Amino acid sequence: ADKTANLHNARTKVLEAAKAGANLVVLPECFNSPYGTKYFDKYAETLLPSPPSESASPTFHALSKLAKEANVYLVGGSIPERSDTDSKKLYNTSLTFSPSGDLIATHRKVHLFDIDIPGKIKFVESEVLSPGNKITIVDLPEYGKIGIAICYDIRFPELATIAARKGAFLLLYPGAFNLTTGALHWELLARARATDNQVFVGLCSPARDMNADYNAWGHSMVVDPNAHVLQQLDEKEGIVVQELETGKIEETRKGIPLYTQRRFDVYPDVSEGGRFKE
Ligand SMILES: O=C(O)CCC(=O)C(=O)O
Repeated sequence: ADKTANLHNARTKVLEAAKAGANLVVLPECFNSPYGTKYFDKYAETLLPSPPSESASPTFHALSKLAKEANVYLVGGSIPERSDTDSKKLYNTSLTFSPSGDLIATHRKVHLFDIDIPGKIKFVESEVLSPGNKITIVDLPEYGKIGIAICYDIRFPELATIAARKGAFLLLYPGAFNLTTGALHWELLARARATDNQVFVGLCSPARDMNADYNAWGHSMVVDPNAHVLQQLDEKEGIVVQELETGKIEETRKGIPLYTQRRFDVYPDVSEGGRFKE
């Protein structure tokens, strides 16, 4: 619940990851605030105009400084964001910074987490959040393009497919599944999006805190283009450091050549036709 402590912890962990050789570091969904609709308004920060003032968004400044200090690309999980034009409007937003500390991408969660599984879990993000309306593909000049989306977004294969067809080699999802759907679908969805698109997939979750209102699944992981789970944490706090091997995508696509076998004469290519917003 302590934002300052969360930012401090993020700094310690990002520096640790960088020291272990990471060039791109990802934080979990809602890493600076408890995850729950009753918390978002209290923790929300205003990001525009960019850069925002230190008081409007301490998290923006902490992440920007940290990316520079660690000399990494930093996908800053996500944070509750307050609209600059309508203070009642909130988003679940991911900020990505370059190693020089510049903001290079913003993704507002496109698909809000509204589910009701009787006796298990009910969560209605749309009670307080508004959805984003674009797909986020970021070009990292030294490495290539990555797609960034947030948690529930992973259930919608179109988003992943569009990012992959537009050249992303890696799809990153800061996310916080729960003990019900985490056990059922977290790994399955990571491997499914990797299999569909023959790209790397990374999921980053908060660790599980059984004293919190929301118990996250944890199990951050990296999956390769052939859907092998390269590494997976358990539910406790930790860091995954994983090298993504150049050539793995081509090798996978050569073996199972979905790319040349698609039948756009039978069904449309979702990545074409100007039907999506980048
Ligand atoms: O899709 C799920 O089961 C969980 C999604 C979630 O926790 C989220 O979107 O924050």
